[in-house]
Amino acid sequence: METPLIRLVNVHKRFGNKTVLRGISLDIMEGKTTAIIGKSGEGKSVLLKHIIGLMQPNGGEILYREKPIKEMSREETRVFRNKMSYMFQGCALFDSLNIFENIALPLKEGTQLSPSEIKKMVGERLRQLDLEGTENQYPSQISGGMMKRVAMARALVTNPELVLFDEPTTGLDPIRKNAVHSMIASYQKELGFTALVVSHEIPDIFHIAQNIIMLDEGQIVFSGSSEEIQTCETPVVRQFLRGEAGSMFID
Ligand SMILES: Nc1ncnc2c1ncn2[C@@H]1O[C@H](COP(=O)(O)OP(=O)(O)OP(=O)(O)O)[C@@H](O)[C@H]1O
Repeated sequence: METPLIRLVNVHKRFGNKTVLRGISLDIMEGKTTAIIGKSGEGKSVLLKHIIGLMQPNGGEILYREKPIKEMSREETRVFRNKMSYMFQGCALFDSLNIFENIALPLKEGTQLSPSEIKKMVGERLRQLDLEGTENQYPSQISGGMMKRVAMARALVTNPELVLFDEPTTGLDPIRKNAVHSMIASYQKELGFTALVVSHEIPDIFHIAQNIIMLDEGQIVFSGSSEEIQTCETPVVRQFLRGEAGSMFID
């Protein structure tokens, strides 16, 4: 049987009196794109932050290739973190760094590569994402769509095993949204990473994700394929899909 890359087992998270995750168990399968959907404030970003290691659960555990991450040595944690990258909402580019420097940052900070090796790897991503010629520009000088591509180049420059995308299309027009989805799908295929995408783009996200997980009130109310969710009869799922996608998707 296939082993999941990441497994969450009965994960609970509270902030003060507020419980945000109530026993989340899920498997993230290698080489696939998994989408996490659900209403605002249901804990999707909190879930991503647990996988990255920015947050610790109050109960349950998170495993990487069946090894609990809380049992990892400092060196194992470092290696694990270097296999992951993320693209946050709003890109989070550094305004004081030019495009080349923004993309090179994870290589400079997380590896011992020489400047010439870094230049080669950044150059490859610049070419793949159609950003050649922008190296010396600053984030304030490029368009929103380009910024997303720079953020994507930065997320992919380390050849990560797992890439987490937190609402990667927020604030984009429909054409650029499609472009970002196509980029995720085509690079996922080409580079073979595992993708985890938090998204409100219903139904578009169903075209690029093989697995869908829906959170509601801190619990998983749906886990299955993008085909299965479209015929799911669970009322909370149908209501959500109808609300997000309107008449163009359901009924
Ligand atoms: N560091 C924190 N301290 C206290 N509460 C937090 C913290 N981080 C998140 N929360 C709370 O956890 C809940 C879930 O937040 P989260 O950002 O995961 O929602 P989300 O599902 O990603 O929403 P959206 O779709 O709007 O991005 C919210 O009520 C939020 O206020």
